Amino acid sequence: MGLARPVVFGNWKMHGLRADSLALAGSLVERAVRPTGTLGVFPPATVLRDVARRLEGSRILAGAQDCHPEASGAFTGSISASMVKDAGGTAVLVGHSERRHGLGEDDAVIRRKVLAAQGEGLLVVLCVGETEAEWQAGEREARLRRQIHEGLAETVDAALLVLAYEPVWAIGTGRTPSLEDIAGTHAFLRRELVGRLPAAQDVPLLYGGSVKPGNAADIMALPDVDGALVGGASLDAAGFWSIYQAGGGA
Ligand SMILES: O=C(CO)COP(=O)(O)O
Repeated sequence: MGLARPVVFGNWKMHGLRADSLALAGSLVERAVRPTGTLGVFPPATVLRDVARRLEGSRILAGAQDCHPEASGAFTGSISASMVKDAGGTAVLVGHSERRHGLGEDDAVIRRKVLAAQGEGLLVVLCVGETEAEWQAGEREARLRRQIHEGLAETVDAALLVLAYEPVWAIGTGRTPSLEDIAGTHAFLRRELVGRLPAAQDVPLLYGGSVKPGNAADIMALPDVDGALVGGASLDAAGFWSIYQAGGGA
């Protein structure tokens, strides 16, 4: 059984002190009385435990924005998958472009992170996406294929996987690919993913990059778009909730 659709996740990035984060989480709990889809938030690690507690009893999941591939050790500033779990997280984002490009993470380390997180039973949201230069050079598919094949070992558990397509140039820019383009890319991603992991037929495919209440319905109505990974617009409970509703969630 896969995750109920729509799957709408909010990546809070480096936003939110404790009070704001708890208020945002509380506001979502009030709205999501019995959600028909799957809702989740990915707060900063410093507030993950508090947010996870605030969400207890609701069906909104809490996850971390990253984890280290090793279980423990001398890795200053990092947190392991078991620490995410210990803090109450049940999911983790892996391979976000702000880590691939901002912090130099490559597909080899991402592959190890995916396995480490699933080894702790965490749901992995693997983020993939091309840069603007790659897109313009016609290299989008080659880039996405590499990210899928190198980022996902053959032993990955499809039941603990979500794939998020986030074109780097669409993140935080207000620009999105055309609807036709998103549909075509998601069909491609589904084929590649199933080619890599035959059990991935039901893995949710999320679109991310400048998803807002105004464009969410059209994007999530596309075939093979099972939900959204939302950045900036997830910091406002009403806006995030309306994105979820636009995807058919109640
Ligand atoms: O990076 C994103 C989610 O992970 C998308 O961010 P924005 O929704 O702010 O463009």
